[in-house]
Amino acid sequence: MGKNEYKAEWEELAQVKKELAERDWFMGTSGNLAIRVSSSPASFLVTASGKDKRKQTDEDFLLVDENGEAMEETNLRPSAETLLHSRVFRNSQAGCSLHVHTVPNNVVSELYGDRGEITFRNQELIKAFDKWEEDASLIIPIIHNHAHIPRLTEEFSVYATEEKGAVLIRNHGITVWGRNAFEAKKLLEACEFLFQYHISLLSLKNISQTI
Ligand SMILES: CSCCC(=O)C(=O)COP(=O)(O)O
Ligand SMILES: [Zn+2]
Repeated sequence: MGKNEYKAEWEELAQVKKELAERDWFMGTSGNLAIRVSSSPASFLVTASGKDKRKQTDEDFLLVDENGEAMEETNLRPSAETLLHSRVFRNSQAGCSLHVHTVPNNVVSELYGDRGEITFRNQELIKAFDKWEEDASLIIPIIHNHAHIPRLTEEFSVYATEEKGAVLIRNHGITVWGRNAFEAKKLLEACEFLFQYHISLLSLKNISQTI
């Protein structure tokens, strides 16, 4: 497959990468992004490993197959966490999968890590996940940060069954996916809003208890 055949997907992912970089969500070369190019068998573009994702270059992404193996001759290495994206594309119809490390997502993952999940309710932004009922809740699972990526992928894949979703990896980051790039970015932004709000509220409550 030539570069021209996935130009549209490349440009779409490059735009998402640029916008997430503007939010400063790629600290210390962290984070990786993927967008589907084909279905059955799945292939997708994924960020090259170890790069500063705030920079935009012609070598930002490479095409990989559903096992995360490069499909073209390249010196680039696929993201170390490619298998997670691969599982999203194999298990569901999702079109885009995004992974970022932020201070709020790490703090929430540590605060609720022992419970294995965090629940949000009475929050307008859970509607981003199609939670429209007044008493609806959004549960985001939190998994252990296994250093062994196949093991991490196994634990992660239990939750990667629907075409959209989010999983926190404890003291590591979050992976969010959706039907397309627009939806995946929307869901990621909604999660980060909920995390920031939650931490701010907890901090203010703690301060107000001391005065
Ligand atoms: C310095 S970040 C550690 C690796 C990681 O968690 C990450 O998200 C970036 O890894 P990649 O191989 O995709 O660059
Ligand atoms: Zn990571």
